[in-house]
Amino acid sequence: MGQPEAYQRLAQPVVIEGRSMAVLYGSETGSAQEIAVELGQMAERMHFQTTVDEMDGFKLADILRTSLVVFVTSTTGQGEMPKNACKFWKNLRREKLNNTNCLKSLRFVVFGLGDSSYLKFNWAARKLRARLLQLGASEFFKAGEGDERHDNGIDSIYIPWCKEFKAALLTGFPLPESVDPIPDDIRLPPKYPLRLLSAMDIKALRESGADVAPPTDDDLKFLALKNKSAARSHVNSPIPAAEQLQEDRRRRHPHFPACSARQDASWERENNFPVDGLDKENILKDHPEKYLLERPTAQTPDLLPPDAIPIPNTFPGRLVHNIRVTPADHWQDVRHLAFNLALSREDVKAVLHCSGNLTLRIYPKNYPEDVQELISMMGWDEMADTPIDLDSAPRGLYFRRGITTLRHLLTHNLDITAVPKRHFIKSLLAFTRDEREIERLQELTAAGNEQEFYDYTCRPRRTILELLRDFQGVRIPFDTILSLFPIIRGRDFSVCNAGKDILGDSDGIVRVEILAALVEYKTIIRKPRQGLCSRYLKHLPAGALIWVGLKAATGPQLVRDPASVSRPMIAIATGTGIAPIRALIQERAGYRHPGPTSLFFGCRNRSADFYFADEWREYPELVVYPAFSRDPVPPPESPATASSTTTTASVHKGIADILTPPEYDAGKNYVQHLIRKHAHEVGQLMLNYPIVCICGNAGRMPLSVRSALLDALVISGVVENRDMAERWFADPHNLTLWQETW
Ligand SMILES: Cc1cc2nc3c(=O)[nH]c(=O)nc-3n(C[C@H](O)[C@H](O)[C@H](O)COP(=O)(O)O)c2cc1C
Repeated sequence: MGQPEAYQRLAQPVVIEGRSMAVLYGSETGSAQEIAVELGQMAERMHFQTTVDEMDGFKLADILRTSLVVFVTSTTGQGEMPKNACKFWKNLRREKLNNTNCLKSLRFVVFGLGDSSYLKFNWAARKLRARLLQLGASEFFKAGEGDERHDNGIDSIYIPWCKEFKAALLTGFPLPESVDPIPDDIRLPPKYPLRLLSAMDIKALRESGADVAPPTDDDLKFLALKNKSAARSHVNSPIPAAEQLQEDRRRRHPHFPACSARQDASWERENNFPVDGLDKENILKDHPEKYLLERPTAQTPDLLPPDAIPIPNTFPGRLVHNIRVTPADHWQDVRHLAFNLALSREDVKAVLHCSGNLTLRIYPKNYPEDVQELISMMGWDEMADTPIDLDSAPRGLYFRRGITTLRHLLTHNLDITAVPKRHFIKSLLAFTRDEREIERLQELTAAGNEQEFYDYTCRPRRTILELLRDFQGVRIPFDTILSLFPIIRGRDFSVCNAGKDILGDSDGIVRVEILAALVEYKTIIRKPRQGLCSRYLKHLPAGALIWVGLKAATGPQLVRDPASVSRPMIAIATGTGIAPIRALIQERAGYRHPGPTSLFFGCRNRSADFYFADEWREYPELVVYPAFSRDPVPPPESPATASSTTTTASVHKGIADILTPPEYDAGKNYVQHLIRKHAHEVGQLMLNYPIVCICGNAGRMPLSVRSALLDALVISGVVENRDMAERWFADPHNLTLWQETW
């Protein structure tokens, strides 16, 4: 372990000609990016001139100018590259590169992040590695494959892999004799230092007129929409909670049966009801009565800051409604939110083109009270509201020169409630002089103490803010924050409406809806937790204006091709996984002859989370099989049917004898049971080149569903046995599979 005084010292990496490393990541939710940042810091300590960036930020030609390129990528969708690596990947796959050996001067390393519950485990990393080798590049060090399913998550593989990789770097890229690696206990200079602007600087900037961020087109669009709806904007003039409830009620969608449950509950009861979301990792949600929380998070935080920082490629959106669709006494708070987006005519066209397959990106913010707490704890009060400047900004940071302050950054850009990563905790060593704190920080980050680190950070989902409360002696210099705190990521939600439903009341307005399950749970340290975005959405009032992104989802284009509309669809959804399925059903219904659709929908209770129940009967081509896992299971003679449900064939007698479901499924009522039960209907659709969609929780569900679909192929006589079913199912000529699980 290092000496406490060493942490105060700062060392600049030595510039050594021809010693450079690019760490390029592909990341959907930030985990690969975090690992890339950590590897980048390790490389800097070994005096590599280091760049850390997303793959799409880098050109193919540039990678050839770098001594070593480390690719860190997660896998998303069904074995796909993350969005911020797709352009790079597309370039790399160009046919004209085949047999050119064009990457023969490239030395590379790949680290993949994946989840072994997916069929295509770590495929993005594997595909990338295979293609690089095919184009003549040479692998400097063996690839690593992290697995979320492992006891300590990705770290279980990453930490030992990284240690070996570091040793290989020292051997493969030896340092000159006079230069030593910078030890872990000596500080590196901040990569993105901040400067405070003096009053004179600001005046000069304003006078020059150039750099004080004049309003952009986006600003103007936002302001136009803001003015248009000024009378309704609750952001600048918040309405009282009771009035807000009335407004919610008026706007309430008639198609939500669960809403009536809420309507019955009084406002007081709803507000005072304890937050009873539970810790996923400990499966507490199966025993809610044991783990009800006290109610510390029930108080509503201050309203969100009204000023927004425009983010490239986003649209101004006004929240039309934010309705809780699960009853107040249900363990989970699920929201149905609708936004009106102001778009240009071209953008509306593009949106309609992808209708049925869209995702909405929401950028959450921190609450002013949390930001102020951090500012006070760190002693930043004096400079918090002074405009700042930077020479370069990390990717994803939205900054306006001459206007942005430290408080802005902490509110809009930096995730102060993320679970702290190892490199964050290590960096704190330099910012405290308290020996007990130094010892504890060393303990947490020492090699071999991964379990302790995991128990302190990930297991209780401790936030950065909470960590800093535990380490009262820490004072982070304000100019280092961009190198230290993670940047707030936008969160993607499947748009759950489509077709004509998406066109707003007036020109240029598109109305998109999402179904968001708020992440609220209690962890093993019995502290209630809310995800940053969940907290943001929970308190976002109708009328709020925010910037949102709208994109085509990654899955195959299931409806754009009219030929696909007439194909049958077998849709399997659990929980809020129904959102993209609803959009697909709505979109298909807009065509003249949509194919038959069977929807297997896994919910807990008919009265709590059977979302959109009353809507389904509007679609004559749709048959719904709801699987209520917590309602009494109906006897075998009378299969579970929704009021809208019809069955087209009798249930095959004795299915259970032919194929016994796995033990863990026994006695339950899940979607996989209904698939087996209705194997003949499924088989009928399977014979007609269906689209098969699986949406909802990751983990066991997709595998169990796939197994049930294979059984259905056998039971219905489409194929003779499971081996044949496996082959049949894998053949894209027989069906199109689309899985979106998280
Ligand atoms: C929608 C979704 C699809 C995924 N698909 C796969 C997959 O096909 N194969 C795999 O190994 N992991 C898959 N994963 C797991 C992620 O790769 C894994 O959670 C990773 O740590 C995420 O890293 P990121 O935050 O950098 O994107 C998927 C995760 C999600 C949420």
